[in-house]
Amino acid sequence: MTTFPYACPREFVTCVDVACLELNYLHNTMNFYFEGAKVLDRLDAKQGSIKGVIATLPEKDRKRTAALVIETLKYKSVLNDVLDASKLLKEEKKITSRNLALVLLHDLLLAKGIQASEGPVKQAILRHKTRLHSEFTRIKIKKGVKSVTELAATGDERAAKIPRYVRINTSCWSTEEAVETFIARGYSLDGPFAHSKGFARDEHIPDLLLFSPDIQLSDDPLYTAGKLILQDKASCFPAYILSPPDDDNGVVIDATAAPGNKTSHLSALMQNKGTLYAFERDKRRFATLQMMLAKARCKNVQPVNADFLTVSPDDPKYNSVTHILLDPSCSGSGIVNRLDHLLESESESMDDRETRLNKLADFQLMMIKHAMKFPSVKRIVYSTCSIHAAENEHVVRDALQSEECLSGRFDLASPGDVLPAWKRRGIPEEMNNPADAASLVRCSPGEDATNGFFVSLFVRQISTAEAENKKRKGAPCANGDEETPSEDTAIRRRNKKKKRKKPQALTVSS
Ligand SMILES: C[S@@+](CC[C@H](N)C(=O)[O-])C[C@H]1O[C@@H](n2cnc3c(N)ncnc32)[C@H](O)[C@@H]1O
Repeated sequence: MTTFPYACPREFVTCVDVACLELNYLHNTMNFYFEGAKVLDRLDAKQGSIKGVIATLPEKDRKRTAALVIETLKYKSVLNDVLDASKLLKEEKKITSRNLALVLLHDLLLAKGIQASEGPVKQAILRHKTRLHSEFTRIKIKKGVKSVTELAATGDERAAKIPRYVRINTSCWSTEEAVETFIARGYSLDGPFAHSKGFARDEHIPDLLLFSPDIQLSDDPLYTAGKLILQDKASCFPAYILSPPDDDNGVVIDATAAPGNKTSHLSALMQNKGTLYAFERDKRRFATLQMMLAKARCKNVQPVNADFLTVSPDDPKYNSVTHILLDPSCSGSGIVNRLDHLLESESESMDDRETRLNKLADFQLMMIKHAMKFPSVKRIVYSTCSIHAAENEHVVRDALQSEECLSGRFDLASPGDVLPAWKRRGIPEEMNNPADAASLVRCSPGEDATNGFFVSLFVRQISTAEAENKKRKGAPCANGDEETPSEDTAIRRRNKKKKRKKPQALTVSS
């Protein structure tokens, strides 16, 4: 039997939803190399990120093609040198593109040989086998490298400092049981960086464990059984801060749910009781969500394949919702990427970036304002994995200027209600009222050993009826002033005319 020659990189396993990745080895077929070359062509044409392009591949081939592409990219520089020195592309017309040559060369020189039956393309490469090997050896000697791995592109330094975070799925077992199980396997509570079997409990999130960044859990039976969820620490903040009810009558919405890590976290915090509506508008991602929820044994979740913005807050099904989690699409600029250093940096003009971020911000604000329309909602968490103030502080600032907040119905929660033990807060200069920044949570990639992240919590102050009443009483006087605006509201109204600032390059403050 042919053995599977690649280990699928951990980072890919984490980010594309992985539980559904099943190994399906395409025996002896050149198609595999054509597929790999096609992915490289799309990356060269800047049609998406590595993860994004790979996620579009058919599920059955995805894992293996991902490994081939990533390994080829790691060694692209030296493979290109060998290719140029050997003049292979000039001599062999059957090898129709540079990227096809690169993936084949990768397997010939760095793996277990070309995994395809004899055919014209394979023969075209093998005809030059001796020359290709000697060019490769010559380049290694020239570069003075002792082992092949020294030729690999180096990774994102920040990624190496981030532990492998593992959330214990308390819908299946307790964190105490998980800790005991790992200790019985020879692990010790010495911290994630002490040695390969060191681990620790997280100081902020109760059911989160920290392991060595090198630990491989994607094939672990505990992971495949849904008892462990591989989830970055910062991504555990939203559900924890939302603090959903854990009784039989609780009704909660996760408005933007797929792939579903925060949904399963909410479900676990609700002790699998009450009802959690999980909306996802994208059909393909909805299928992933369903699979993840089944795997995580979430019994209280009702997944809905619909756009949250089309859901009527007055629908009797949803009018008793008290907690809403909003983790909408964002630029993803906070994700510490273990792969994208393999691609040359993308060039986007400042104007294009500003337009893109402003579009996202408009949509994010719309989601918050829609959530605030649900009549019984008391707590709304808005989060992003972006580092840009345009999607974070500015969206919150604009939400505070909306009718829903100006009427006194909603305000930011006080800092003590938003993970008070976490030191890094919002950026005061990006808020109309700088004091509001203390209510916002930020995570800085590299500095906090997490991805870049942002969390805010809006809490209801008064009911819609009370707000209407207040509005009637505080109707504008003839001179246009209002009778009794609260001090806070006055500050916000004074600042209302402030224009949206241009997005900054990197707005993470310490
Ligand atoms: C950042 S991801 C959510 C990640 C998820 N919370 C998790 O932790 O696994 C945003 C998701 O929201 C979905 N989405 C965006 N806008 C939506 C809308 N208006 N209604 C429902 N889903 C939406 C996107 O398709 C995407 O799957």
